[in-house]
Amino acid sequence: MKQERAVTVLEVGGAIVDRETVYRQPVHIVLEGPSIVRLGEGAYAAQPGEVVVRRWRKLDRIAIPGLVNVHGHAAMTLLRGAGDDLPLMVWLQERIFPMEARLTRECVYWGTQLACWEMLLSGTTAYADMYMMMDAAAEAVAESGMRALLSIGLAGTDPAVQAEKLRESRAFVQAWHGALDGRIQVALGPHAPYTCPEPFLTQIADLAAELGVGIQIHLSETRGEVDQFLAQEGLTPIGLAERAGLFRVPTLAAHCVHATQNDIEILRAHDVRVAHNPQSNLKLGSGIMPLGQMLSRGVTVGLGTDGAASNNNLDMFEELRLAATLHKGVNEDATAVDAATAFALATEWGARALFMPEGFGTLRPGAPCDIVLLDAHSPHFAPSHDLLSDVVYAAGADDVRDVIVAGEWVMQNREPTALDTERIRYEARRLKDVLTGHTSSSNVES
Ligand SMILES: N[C@@H](CCSC[C@H]1O[C@@H](n2cnc3c(=O)[nH]cnc32)[C@H](O)[C@@H]1O)C(=O)O
Ligand SMILES: [Zn+2]
Repeated sequence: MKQERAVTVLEVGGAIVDRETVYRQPVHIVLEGPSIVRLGEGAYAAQPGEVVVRRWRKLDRIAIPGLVNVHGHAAMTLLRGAGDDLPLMVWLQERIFPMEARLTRECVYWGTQLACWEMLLSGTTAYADMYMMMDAAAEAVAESGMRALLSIGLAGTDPAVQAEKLRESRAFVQAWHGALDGRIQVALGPHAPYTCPEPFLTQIADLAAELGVGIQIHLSETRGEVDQFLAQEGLTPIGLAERAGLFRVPTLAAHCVHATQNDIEILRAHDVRVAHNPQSNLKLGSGIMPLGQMLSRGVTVGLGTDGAASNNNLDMFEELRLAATLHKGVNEDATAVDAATAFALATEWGARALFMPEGFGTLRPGAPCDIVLLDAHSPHFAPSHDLLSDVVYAAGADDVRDVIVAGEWVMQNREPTALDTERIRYEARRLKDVLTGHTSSSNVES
């Protein structure tokens, strides 16, 4: 007897498959296990050998691929608003690091769950995270149902500290890399060249090569950082990372705001992926990354929010729209970063930046079933001349209704299915006192 294949059918009122393929009329998406096997116009018609075991009829929804946030520090949600209106180095050294010194495992767990809740509400299905006590972060994201690329942030000048961090990173890779059917990936996370001396960077690259994992790092975020390395080493931070051998392994470099022409060539030659974080770069006064030059030279770029303490939210719709408009303004060119490019940055190219296989970040056959459903009855889609334009230039997180990851509903009607949101809110308020070092009897919150 011929083997029958159990499939799930999702019918929606419209869909954006990728930056080139858009349906403004009802489509059916056929899922088998965690993946999309087929997508087509109109209602589903039975195929030989297929047995429909579940049918989700959602004609009041528009399907888009889940958004991919390629750079951040999830648990920094607990530090949101704790140090605004300061440049990067003052912000980090005088405000953030002292509070992070009081961080506990509990802070990372609940801060990460808070981040997951916020990211689901704004249609994100996968994100990158570099932080501390990452086993707690991994447990938190595992429960949420989302995908993540996780790294222990590595910094330090003392060789004993460095050795301990490498040992921890090795154990973290062994425990979590590829866990939960690949939902959790691990990379090594040297924080930046200004916190990791060059020999440490080389050791990190050696370990990543040995373990077969990638690297994420902050590079050339501010002009001051670049000037410091040029003065001390005669090289830019990107040039130094290359000399340290970092780019022998797949690398995701955050910011690259002050990348030179030669730096862009280095990034391209080693297929270094770049995380563009326009809102964080604006808020910290770091500058504006040369996105047009990166893309025209063929560098893979994705979009990120960075941590909630320098953004101050994790809304990828804001980042998407900012990427689409900012570069038009600074270049006085309305054709810069068109809607399709911005959409790819937030989806397909972001997935590539996170080292995911081809097809991730789209709704094409073979892609994982990571789908965000938007409210088709939102004013942003009435009328609709161009659905891709509506999503990039008009829609927002408020239009997000449901989120599916690997074929599982992780948010339904704006309620995460696996997160206890009331508890998250309670713990976040409680843990603020741990981080600030105060006990706040007078802190009235409701
Ligand atoms: N500081 C840690 C390791 C780094 S975890 C990642 C770090 O990146 C910090 N961070 C957040 N946003 C940025 C940014 O925009 N640039 C540089 N560092 C950042 C964040 O506060 C956190 O300390 C240690 O002592 O081992
Ligand atoms: Zn960062």
